Amino acid sequence: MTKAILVLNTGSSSLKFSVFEYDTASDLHLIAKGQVEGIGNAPHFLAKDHHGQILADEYWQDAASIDHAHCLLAIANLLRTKYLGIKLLGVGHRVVHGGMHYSAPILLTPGIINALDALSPLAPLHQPHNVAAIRAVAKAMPEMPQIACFDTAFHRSQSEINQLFGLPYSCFERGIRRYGFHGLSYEYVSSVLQQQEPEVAAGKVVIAHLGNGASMCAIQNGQSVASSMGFTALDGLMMGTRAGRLDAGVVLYLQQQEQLDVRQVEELLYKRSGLLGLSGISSDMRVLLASQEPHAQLAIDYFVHRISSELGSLAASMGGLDALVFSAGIGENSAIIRQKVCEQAQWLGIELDHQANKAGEQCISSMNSPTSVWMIPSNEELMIARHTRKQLGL
Ligand SMILES: Nc1ncnc2c1ncn2[C@@H]1O[C@H](COP(=O)(O)OP(=O)(O)O)[C@@H](O)[C@H]1O
Ligand SMILES: CC(=O)OP(=O)(O)O
Ligand SMILES: [Mg+2]
Repeated sequence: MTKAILVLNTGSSSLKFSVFEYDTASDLHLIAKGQVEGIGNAPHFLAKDHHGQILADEYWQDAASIDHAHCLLAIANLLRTKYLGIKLLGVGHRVVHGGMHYSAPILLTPGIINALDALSPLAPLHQPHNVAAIRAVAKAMPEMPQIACFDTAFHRSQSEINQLFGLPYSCFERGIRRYGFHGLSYEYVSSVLQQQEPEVAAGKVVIAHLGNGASMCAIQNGQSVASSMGFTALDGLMMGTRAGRLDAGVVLYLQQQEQLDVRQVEELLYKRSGLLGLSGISSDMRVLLASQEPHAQLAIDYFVHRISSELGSLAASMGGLDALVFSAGIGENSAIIRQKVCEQAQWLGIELDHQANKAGEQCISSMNSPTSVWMIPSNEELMIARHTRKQLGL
């Protein structure tokens, strides 16, 4: 009987899953993966096996009645019917916020699940869905071990200086500090670099995780030094619908002068800003790149501008830069965004190999570039599966 680990990565509007075969002799093998995208809007369930063969491809009507629990059920049914001979050993979850107390993958108990739920205000787009998926699995399979893997954990190596805000120190003690996110992605990309380019991995590296959520991380010797994201996943780069770095005075002004209530401000900052808010067109970088509208161009230019300034800041946090790595949806797929970022980073010793960049090769800097540039696809799910296997003692 095939033994497997199920990985769930629950986002605000998507639920991604992967099934990895476990066998004692080797690394984990992906046997199926898929996702429901557009939850709450236009849900689309797509799943494939490891040969790329389609297992499910359905557009669901009645979007309003389709929540994350419904999607989990559909995934469970698919696995039950297509993979009769599978024995699940455990379920690994991406949990976006671990707060002050959870800085490593952990076997979930009802008490820990409640503690993670209490962190929901710190990641309102993600944490409630992460916890809902954990509870749904616990209800359906009460005996199944579940492991939480945190986006914040990788950054706990940062110095106190890099986790501070200039607020009264008692705020820091209460947990109001910079946590950083996308840690599972950074950990995975670092592991690839370590394996394939150990000399680069030993240096001063910035990884740019440019997806719908986007952040950057300074990594030295494989350890997180500083991150563009802070207390919540709102800080740093501008994102699909999130504002990124913002003068806190703007929030006060919106509340005091424009009479927005807290919910309206939250909605504005998380869901109506970013590429979507600035362009007035879309949160999807592909749509903006294809558009002739001046505000689409403005949104792209500001996106690139924010990456450039965070790059300078992160390089400063390490006292230099040896390598820049692009990853996630935009970083992996958009040669033009990589090019624009590299053009603005010439002062950091970056010289792009345009041919290699267009071809999407792994090394995309020229032979003579003092600072090397890379494109490394992320794989948060594999990282979660590896942690889960370890936590299960396998
Ligand atoms: N070929 C492409 N060119 C530009 N952007 C792309 C391309 N393919 C995907 N993207 C962008 O990647 C983003 C989604 O990235 P992804 O890492 O999948 O996000 P998340 O996991 O946070 O939902 C979207 O903004 C999408 O437009
Ligand atoms: C933390 C975060 O922003 O995650 P995502 O990119 O999945 O939205
Ligand atoms: Mg993501």
